[in-house]
Amino acid sequence: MCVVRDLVRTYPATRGRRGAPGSAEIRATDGVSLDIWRGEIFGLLGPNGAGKSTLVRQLTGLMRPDSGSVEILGHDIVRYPERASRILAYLGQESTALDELTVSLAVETTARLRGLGLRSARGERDAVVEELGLGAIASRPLKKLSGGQRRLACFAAALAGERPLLVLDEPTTGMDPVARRAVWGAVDRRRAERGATVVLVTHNVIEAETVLDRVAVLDRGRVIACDTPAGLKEKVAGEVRVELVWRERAPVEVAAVAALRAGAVESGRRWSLRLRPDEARAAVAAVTGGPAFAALDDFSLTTPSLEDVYLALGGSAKGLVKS
Ligand SMILES: Nc1ncnc2c1ncn2[C@@H]1O[C@H](COP(=O)(O)OP(=O)(O)OP(=O)(O)O)[C@@H](O)[C@H]1O
Repeated sequence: MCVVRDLVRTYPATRGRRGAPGSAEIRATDGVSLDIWRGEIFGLLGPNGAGKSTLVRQLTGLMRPDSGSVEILGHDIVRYPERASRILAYLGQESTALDELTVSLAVETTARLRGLGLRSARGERDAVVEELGLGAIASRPLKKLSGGQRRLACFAAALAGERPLLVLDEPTTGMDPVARRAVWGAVDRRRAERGATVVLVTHNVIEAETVLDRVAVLDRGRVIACDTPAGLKEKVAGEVRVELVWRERAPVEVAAVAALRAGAVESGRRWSLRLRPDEARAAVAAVTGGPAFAALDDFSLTTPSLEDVYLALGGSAKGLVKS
């Protein structure tokens, strides 16, 4: 469906003005190669700044790579970027183009722009509004909706006029659980009933694990792994994740706690550790049995997630969101 080879895109350095510091050049995609298969839900997972949006903008013909190739359904998208809009629907992170329109009109207009006649566009509009539960807000302009409602309306517009490839950049940002379920239900139906292929950008590991068929893990512009979520988790199958939450501060004067600190990823009062099962048992015994216990607010032991895979691959995991 989509063949990507050696994509490189560097944002140039900027010179500082009036005493403000300039910025160094950034290689946002650094030799990315991927094969996305027809009918799969393929994810791009990585923390903020990993290069996910830059990559999808090159896939969708909106940004020209410095070098490398993108072929979608046999079309050379680097050479003929205008062909992308006939093959794929893209939901970017920021979409303000439809802001002045009502939800209904946004969906109908998108369907018309994608070549549907008036009658089919209206049929499609009604079906998508119903499918996503947007009936109650269908006649309101997008700019007057809440962030989550607006996002769902933009997603509805992306579905209009059926494209074989859907490229969705963080589609569920700001949505409540009901809206999220509506999105994943709709994505799944497009795939199951119409054989659509979906490329999904996310930094939410739970969503990634439940929705994706395969996932490419990005870090600093490079693909550091690409497999099914289960296949990736095999890499850390022998490990357990231990989360410790301290009441105020970690009692590092306790030797057992000081020893754990070396392997912990700290985030405020929360420590996160990846340990072998026997080490995890010893760690829990040490913090619940001795003088450290009074300082402990909460702890948990869980099986590894994609976040652990990301860490094990050498990623800097702080940007991966868990829920
Ligand atoms: N227009 C731009 N000019 C200069 N640098 C940019 C530009 N857009 C992005 N970058 C830089 O390129 C890198 C990749 O950014 P990108 O937006 O592709 O990451 P991302 O993985 O989509 O992040 P997020 O999860 O925050 O959306 C970052 O270091 C970012 O600061």
